[in-house]
Amino acid sequence: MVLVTQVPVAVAKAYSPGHITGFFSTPDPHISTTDPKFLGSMGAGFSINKGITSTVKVFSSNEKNYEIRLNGIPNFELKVSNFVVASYMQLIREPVYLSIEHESELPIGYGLGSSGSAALSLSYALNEALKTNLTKVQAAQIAHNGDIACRTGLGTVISEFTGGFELRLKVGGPGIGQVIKSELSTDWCVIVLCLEPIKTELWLDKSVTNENKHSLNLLGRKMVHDLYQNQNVGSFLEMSYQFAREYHLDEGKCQNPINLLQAEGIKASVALFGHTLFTLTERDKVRRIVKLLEQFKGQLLVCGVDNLGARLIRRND
Ligand SMILES: Nc1ncnc2c1ncn2[C@@H]1O[C@H](COP(=O)(O)OP(=O)(O)O)[C@@H](O)[C@H]1O
Ligand SMILES: CC(C)(COP(=O)(O)O)[C@@H](O)C(=O)O
Repeated sequence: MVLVTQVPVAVAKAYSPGHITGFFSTPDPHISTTDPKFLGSMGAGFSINKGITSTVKVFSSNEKNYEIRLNGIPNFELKVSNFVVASYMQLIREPVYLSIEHESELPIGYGLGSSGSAALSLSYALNEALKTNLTKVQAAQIAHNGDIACRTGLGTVISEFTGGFELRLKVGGPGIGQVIKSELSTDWCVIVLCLEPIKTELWLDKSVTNENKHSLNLLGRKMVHDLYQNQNVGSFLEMSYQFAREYHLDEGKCQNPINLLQAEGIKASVALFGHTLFTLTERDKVRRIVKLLEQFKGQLLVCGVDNLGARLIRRND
């Protein structure tokens, strides 16, 4: 039997933005390693100001145990969160019962980085609530390791850790990967139309042949190089669309809405990995774009760019 006190001995809360990848590349590592800190992807994308808030309540208990709810509902398949909790349980000696709540503004599986966002916000909140005293980078590395181990993301955690419009120049998790961050002004708005989810895990492993993987990696790497020379949102959107076409994501559910926007001179692409259209646009064009997209069945999100990256929002007091 688990004995748990009624009043939490500690509470902490953290937030991580969601994230959209426009293109990426997974070149073979220079050294052969299985250490997830050195694995990940190069690429480009941006963090959005919709994300996941994780709250951790710690109770005294006679054994180590936990429960996780997602938007109030228990028993979701939350493997990345389980990985993060297991990592912290190994770091502490005393038995505790953890009550964990993820509040998600992100639909799951649509290429908005929900897995990374859950892992990162949870890792920050656990580090604070359990007083494990890891640095921000170390806590973010645990989240990155979880995303890599579960095959739910590669470069998502380091991007959400950094925030802004990011160019990932060198593969690796937080503290290892090299990222150039540009802050975008609040005049930039993000419009997202979520049409159908894609399991990142399946697409990373099975959607492309080895030969295709090689050419996608070359293309992704070339795009990183080209965007580095000419860092602007328009080029990013164009490259992202070209990249999505290589995955044939332009032919699925996103085909009609993208064609419609392009016919109106509006650049748009597909968020990796989801049947999810996205665009970045100046504020004065938002109403027009929303009007055009409203006719399609799906979840329409209008938000901004998060320039701050993941953060603790309630200290352990
Ligand atoms: N809020 C969440 N809390 C815990 N785990 C989550 C959460 N959101 C997603 N996950 C995990 O990540 C998986 C989806 O990841 P993925 O296919 O990469 O989608 P996304 O593109 O939204 O990141 C889910 O099956 C689940 O295991
Ligand atoms: C594209 C992806 C491999 C997955 O992203 P998501 O489905 O949003 O978790 C990302 O982690 C990246 O490396 O850029």
